[in-house]
Amino acid sequence: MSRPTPVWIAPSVLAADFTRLGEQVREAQEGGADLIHVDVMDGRFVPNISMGIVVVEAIRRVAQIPLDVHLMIVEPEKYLADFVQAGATYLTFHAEATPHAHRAVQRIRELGAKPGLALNPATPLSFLETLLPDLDLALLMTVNPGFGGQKFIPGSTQRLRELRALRDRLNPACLIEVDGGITPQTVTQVSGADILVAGSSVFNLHSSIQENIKTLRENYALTG
Ligand SMILES: O=C(CO)[C@@H](O)[C@H](O)COP(=O)(O)O
Repeated sequence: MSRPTPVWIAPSVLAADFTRLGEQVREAQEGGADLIHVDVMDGRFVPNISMGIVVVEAIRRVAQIPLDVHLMIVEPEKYLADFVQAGATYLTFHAEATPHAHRAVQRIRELGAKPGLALNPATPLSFLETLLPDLDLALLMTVNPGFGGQKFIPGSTQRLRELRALRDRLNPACLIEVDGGITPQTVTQVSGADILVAGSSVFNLHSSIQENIKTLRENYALTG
């Protein structure tokens, strides 16, 4: 697998207008999105409840681009088959959410999806080390998970640098995704990420979704 050039943009529908979800997904897709990012929250792993399997299924019906499903739930292993069946292309769970991360990664692959592992801002990168060779995606949280519209944590830039070095050594094909507080301003601080997840800065600004995606891409390109 080759890494995306230019960077992939994954609009997070958590910030979309839910009364027009289908339209907003189509608009993101036509506006240049590469993936649709879907945040699943259970009110236990994170202090918020968002959407689940039926919403992923509904998005799948309108999206022609891959779905990037981010599980922020405890015991993710219980629901892997449901989310793959609902249409997840990339299926990512949190390292902090299960003692059986290796088994869950294997299971996602057996089910025919691409496994991703996410790390909270306080979790050492070494958690990823043993599993990196088996992953398609490593998700570095750049805010504490649970809510859209938070501020980018500045220490994330150094963590990203270290994660890149680890990825280059252990599995150069694994994509690195950054998620949380990614705006036209902070995007300059995540140089080297392969996928940018952005909610508020794609769906909530005054300009169109297409213009917002374009601005993120252009500003990211300035990072070299
Ligand atoms: O996983 C999460 C939050 O837990 C993110 O995907 C947010 O949805 C990103 O939103 P913004 O910070 O871009 O508004």
